[in-house]
Parts: sequence; structure tokens; C-alpha cells
Amino acid sequence: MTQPLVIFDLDGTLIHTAPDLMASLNHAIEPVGVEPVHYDDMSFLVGRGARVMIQRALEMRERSVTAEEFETLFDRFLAFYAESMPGQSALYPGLDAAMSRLSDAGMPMAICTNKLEHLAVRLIERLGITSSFVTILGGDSIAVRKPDPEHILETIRRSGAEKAVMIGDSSNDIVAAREARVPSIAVTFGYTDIPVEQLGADHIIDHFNLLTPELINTLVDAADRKKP
Ligand SMILES: O=C(O)COP(=O)(O)O
Ligand SMILES: [Mg+2]
Repeated sequence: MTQPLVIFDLDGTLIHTAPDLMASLNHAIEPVGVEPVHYDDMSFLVGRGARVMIQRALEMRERSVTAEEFETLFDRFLAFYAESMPGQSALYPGLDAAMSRLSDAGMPMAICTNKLEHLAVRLIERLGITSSFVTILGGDSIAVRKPDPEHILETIRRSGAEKAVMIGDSSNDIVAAREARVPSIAVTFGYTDIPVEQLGADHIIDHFNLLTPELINTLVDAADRKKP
């Protein structure tokens, strides 16, 4: 019997990226002369990828731009963000040990993120954790992305797994998991504008110390029992 796949979201789940995303976003929108976004705004801005982050920031500042101007801002974001990696971005506490526990139990790990694939790949490379993951799917890797369940289902298929658990910080992750009929764990330390308790995850953890192979197996077994 193969071990379940453990799928991680990236921003706000594996890696604390908000300070660098904020700096890059503020650099990107600087030419249109709006007030920079604040750190507290990031929970609302992050989650659906860089384009939506920039769009939401402009909407927050009631500023509209032409499609052409938008592409310039987007390119400014990409260049600045890629160049500054890893910046202040860091793995959340306890993640190294948690990944070792899962790996020792034979559980493969994957990333399913709405971050653009090349940015996700570059960031985990710079943080030295690439070899831990069998599959990395970004927000532009296939035609859809979270909260579309197909993003998670394709991650599972490409990993060659039969069962999986999704770990994430926002409604995109938990909704996608539920619709993919994959049990989910929500983390409390990420970026969400909806209280974590209201996301509807099967389990909540506030530290990676609590992420164990036993927890993964319990969630997979419970999900199996619910199947008709
Ligand atoms: O980049 C984003 O907006 C979200 O990325 P995530 O799916 O890894 O949280
Ligand atoms: Mg996230």
C-alpha cells in the first residue's frame, strides 16, 4: 500500500513570503503614484497569484490602469521579486523536522501553489528544499488553479499517488481540497482574510510540530470511511 502524498501550499504555508511580496508589489506599483500597501493588507492580497495581487492592490487604491500599463507593472513585479529571492523569505518554524518525519515514514511531498511556477521553483531552490518534493505545480502550470480542485487532482496524478492530504493557509486551498475530496489541514500562521476556523478544514495546526505521519494517516482513514 503506497503512502499518502502530502501536498503543501507555498505562500503562507511552507514559506513566510509576505514581506518580500509586499516589497516587490510596492516597487511594481510605485510608477502609478498610489500609496504603498501595508503589511496587514497582505492577507487579503496574497492567494490567487501575482496578477490578482496587483489588481487587488490597485482596486484598494481606487486606481485603474490600461492593460498595457498593467503588463508593465506586472513585469516590474516579476523582475524585482525574482531578483531579490530569497530575501527575507524563510521556512516556517518546525518545517524541516516535520518534513523529515514525513519522509522517514515514506510519505512523498508535493507543492501546489498559485505562485507562478518559475518563481516557486526559484524560491525553493534558493532555500535548498527542492529535492524534498516529487512534484511542483504553480499557478500557471495548467489551465486552472486553486480553488479549482483540478489543480490538486493534477498534482496527485503527476506524483503517481493514490491518496493525499492538502495543507494550506487560505480558502483557495481548503475549498480546492474539499471539492477534490482530499482531506485538508489549515495552518493558522499564514495569510487569510477569513478566520482559519471558518475555512472548513478537516484539521487545524498552529505549528509544524503538530504535523506527523500519524495525523496524515488519521485524516486519510477518516476520509476513506466517509466514501460511499
Ligand atoms: O502567490 C499567491 O498569491 C498564492 O500562493 P499560494 O497558493 O502558494 O498561497
Ligand atoms: Mg497560501
